[in-house]
Parts: sequence; structure tokens; C-alpha cells
Amino acid sequence: MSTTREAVLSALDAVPVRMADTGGEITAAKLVQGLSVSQGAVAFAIEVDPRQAAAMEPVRAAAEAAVRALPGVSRVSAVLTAHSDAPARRSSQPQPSQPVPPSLRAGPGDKPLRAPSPAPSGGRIPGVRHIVAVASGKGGVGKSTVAANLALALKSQGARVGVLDADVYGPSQPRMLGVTGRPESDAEKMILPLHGHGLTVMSMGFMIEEGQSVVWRGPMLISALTQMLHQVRWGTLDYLVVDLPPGTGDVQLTLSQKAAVSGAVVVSTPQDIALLDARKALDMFRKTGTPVLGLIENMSTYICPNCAHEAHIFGHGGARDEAARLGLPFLGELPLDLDTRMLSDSGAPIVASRPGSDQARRFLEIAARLVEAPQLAGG
Ligand SMILES: Nc1ncnc2c1ncn2[C@@H]1O[C@H](COP(=O)(O)OP(=O)(O)OP(=O)(O)O)[C@@H](O)[C@H]1O
Repeated sequence: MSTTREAVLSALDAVPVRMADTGGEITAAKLVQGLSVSQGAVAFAIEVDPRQAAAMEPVRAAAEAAVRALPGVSRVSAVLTAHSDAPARRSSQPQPSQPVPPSLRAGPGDKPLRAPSPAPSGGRIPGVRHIVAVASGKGGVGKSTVAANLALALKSQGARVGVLDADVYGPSQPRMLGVTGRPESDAEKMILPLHGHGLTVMSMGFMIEEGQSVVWRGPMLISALTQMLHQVRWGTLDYLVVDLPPGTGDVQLTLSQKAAVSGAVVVSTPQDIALLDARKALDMFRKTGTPVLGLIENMSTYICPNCAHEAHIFGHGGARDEAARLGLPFLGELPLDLDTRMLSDSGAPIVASRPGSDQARRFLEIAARLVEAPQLAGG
């Protein structure tokens, strides 16, 4: 028999939350948002003041454990969330009764942390040899497409590869890799990732309902990303490819703080404006001490499928020139290609579904150049 909403709320009513300002106590049930109970699978968010998010992690864990202990519960997903700035305005702020690890504390006044701090256990994920971040200065340049196909190209070289979709604002790897479902957790409360096309996959998209919008603030992002890095059974992997959100924000910074990243690949289209943004991404990696393994130019040219004429719609060669200017490796260029778009958007990326195509060959060449990076040679 599966559990009911009432049973879940009553379990959460037994989880105490101490208020920071009054010293009084409420229960986790009072902070629960978006409770969904379906055939033994329970999901909910705990709404918190963004400034208290990291400190509320023990409350989240206790709430999750209380619900998991109910008869008829097969899966539990509990996340911390903040909706707009409402909780920040509340006079009574919740406070956990357990100490918070300094590495998870938010900066004063909800300001994002600015300087990298040491990651737990040196940021290494047991069993994972290399973490490779795929980044872009702006959205829509094909970063997720490149991340998925690059992961598949590395796998086709015989490597064991995982994909962590850290694009919290628009997780697209579930759709691109055709992987759906909710991850379960094991007896040690480690999250069990899902699998698709031979890749081990974890995405924020698995934790939220499709079409649901989640308002994330800095400390929540830190908590969610840290969990996805260090509380997932990644197993033995040669490469964990991390699909970052576009731009230069808290997720990028957190990854460099919480994980031993071997290096980053920056994807850009050739337009000046995209390159301008790519420069900002490169500058961020320089400041966080993350090696840049190379640049990729996507949507580089358009090759007419009928007459093979090559048109330079967005200009051409800008990323190659930029790489040369900065003394960084240029990993390759990928033309605009209808199959690439259709196959990625339908859950069967071109490297997996058309391995003999010209575009798949380009991804394989890019992967071959990437693994030559000195940062990926050892470990
Ligand atoms: N080389 C390409 N040829 C044709 N379509 C492409 C190519 N690369 C990406 N696309 C398409 O462009 C769209 C945007 O790609 P994608 O989602 O990978 O971009 P992104 O940079 O990750 O975007 P965001 O981070 O803003 O979500 C998708 O529909 C994708 O299929």
C-alpha cells in the first residue's frame, strides 16, 4: 500500500526547525511546498530564506529521512528552494540545530562567494578520473549539444563517461540523451544516477517536474550542485562531463570550489557578440584557476545539403582566431546541421545515432584532440 499526503505531512510535522531570531520552534511541515505523492514516490521542496539555505541542509536531510521511513514510500526527493524574495522578508528565520560545514556557508547577505575555497576531499569524486566542464559565455550556442555528443565521442574511444547536467535554469540533457525518470537512492542515501546511450547521467531535470519553474538562489545552487557532485554513485568513470549553465555565475564558481575540475571546454558561435561573452567565460576560468582545455566553434558554417555550398552565416573562424590570440588549443568547428538539431532534440544525439556522418566524425576528432590535453593525460 502506498503512502498518503496526510501521512507525509504528519511525518514532516515531527521534524523540528528552530527559528533563528525568536528561538522558537516550528516543524518542517510548515515550510513544505509543492508536495507530490504518487505511487510511493514523494517529492517536495522546503522553502527557506536564501541566506539560511546551506544551514538548512540538515533539516532537508532529516525531512527526507522521516518520509523515507514511512511504510509504502519507495522514493523521496527533497530539495531546498526559495520563491522570489518572500522568505527573506520573514521576521522569523529557521535555523538548524546542527553545525554547518564552513564550505557550505553562504556569504553575508546572500552575496555569492567570490574567492574559491578548498573543496571537501580536494574535490575529488571517488572513482572519477577527470571532471571536464563544458561552458559558454551566452545561451543557445549549442553547449548542451556539444556536451552530450562530446561525452558520446569519448565513450566511443572506449572511455567510461558520465554526464552531469548542471544547467539548473534549463536542464536539457534528459531530453537530449532520452533519459527520463526519478533517481532512487540506496541504503547509504547516495543517489543512483540514470543511464542512457551507455552514459551515466544525473540532471537537475530529474528532480523537478517537466515544465515546473524553480527559483534558485546562490546558496540553493551551491547545495544542489554539491549534492549532485558528491552524493551520487557515479561509479568508475574516466570522464565526468559537466554541462554548465551559460554565463559566469554561482554554478560555475561552485564547481571550481567543490570539485577537482581537470579543465573546461568553452563553446562559442563565431559572431563577435558570442565571442565577447566567451571571453568573459575564459576570464572567469582564469580567475578560478580552472585550466581551459580548448575552444570549440559551433554553428560555424552552413553546408547546403543539396549543393554542398558552404555559407558563413554567422561569420567564421572567430573562435579559432580567439584561441590563437590567447594561446589556447582550438579543438574544432561544427557546422550548422539539421540532423544534429533534430537528433539531439529527440534524444538520440548524432554521435550515437549516425556515427558515420560528417558531423559525428567532427565530434570524434574534437574528443581525440581534447584527450591530448596534458591535464587529461594523467590521473
Ligand atoms: N551544430 C548545430 N547545428 C544545428 N543545430 C544545433 C547545433 N548545435 C546546437 N543546435 C541546436 O541549437 C539549439 C540550442 O542548442 P543547446 O541547447 O545545445 O544550446 P545551449 O548553449 O546549451 O543553450 P542553453 O544553455 O541556453 O540551454 C538546440 O535546438 C540544438 O539542437
